[in-house]
Amino acid sequence: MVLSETAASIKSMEIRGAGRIARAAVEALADYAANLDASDPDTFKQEMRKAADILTETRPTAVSLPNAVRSVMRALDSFDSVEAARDAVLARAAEFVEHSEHAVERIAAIGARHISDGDVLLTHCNSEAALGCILEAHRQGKDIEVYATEVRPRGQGLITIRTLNDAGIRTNYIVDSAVRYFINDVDLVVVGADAIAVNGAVVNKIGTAQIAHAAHEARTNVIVAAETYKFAPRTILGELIEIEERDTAEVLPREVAEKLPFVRVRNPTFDVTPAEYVDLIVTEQGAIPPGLAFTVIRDYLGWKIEELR
Ligand SMILES: O=P(O)(O)OC[C@H]1O[C@H](OP(=O)(O)O)[C@H](O)[C@@H]1O
Repeated sequence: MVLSETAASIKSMEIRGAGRIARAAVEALADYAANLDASDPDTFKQEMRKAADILTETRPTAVSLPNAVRSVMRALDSFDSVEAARDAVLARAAEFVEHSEHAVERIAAIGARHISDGDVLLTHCNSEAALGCILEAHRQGKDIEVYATEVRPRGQGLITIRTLNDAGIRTNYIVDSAVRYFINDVDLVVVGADAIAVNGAVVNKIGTAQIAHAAHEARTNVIVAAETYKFAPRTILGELIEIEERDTAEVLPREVAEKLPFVRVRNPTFDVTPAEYVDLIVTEQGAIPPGLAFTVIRDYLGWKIEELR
């Protein structure tokens, strides 16, 4: 797939999920680098930077995307030949993809330890990291049951219930607004993340904050499964994570909306769950309370404070 096609697929959500878009972007960058004809390293770098910008602008919230692109672009820091720069990008991209896949497996292994035999779980949206934990607990022979939400407006819950069904896991499929109705039947909420701020606040699919609030009220624990590259370095400087608002036609068909001139349809894709509603964040480096988010940014993302300015 050429770079512009990958960018379009990420934008349209044909490729979706914070981890998957990060890997797809990195693969697109590598492919672009492999075929880029440049006369000198500076031109090569400039062209790569333009490509990186096209990819990072596709979806503004999932921090995995700029973090992944940046980790590849850092390979271009100093080179005296185009070939050496190209090789460095290809090597770094392959390394990132391998790291990402391995991270999802590690999270599954660590997250499964927090799921007990007999647990009833609730998940929201379609997160490979969160589902990994659930599938691993089932694989280990734990008897679990899952509530999975529908996830308006894009309906990612359908992907989730297909995966759970294929694994033979007892699953209840519910509309998003039924979460509070069922929350007392749930032992543990397991969700993914698109971004995590330095204060431990979790940005995830719209509706997650309501679920976490209902869980908090019912004293039900909430765990978030997220690779370290979903932590947002710039939040150290107080920068907020931009919340994407997608096309309103995803919520209400345009022909219906057009007849309702006083109605403004809104379609925020993500919301922010405060750290106090999150019990644990499971990363590939281990499980941490949300209050330790800063240590992940400091220890694993390799950002230097001066680069943030
Ligand atoms: O990286 P993994 O764990 O797969 O997914 C993390 C999150 O990414 C998804 O975003 P979208 O569906 O692309 O908007 C969901 O919000 C999901 O919880």
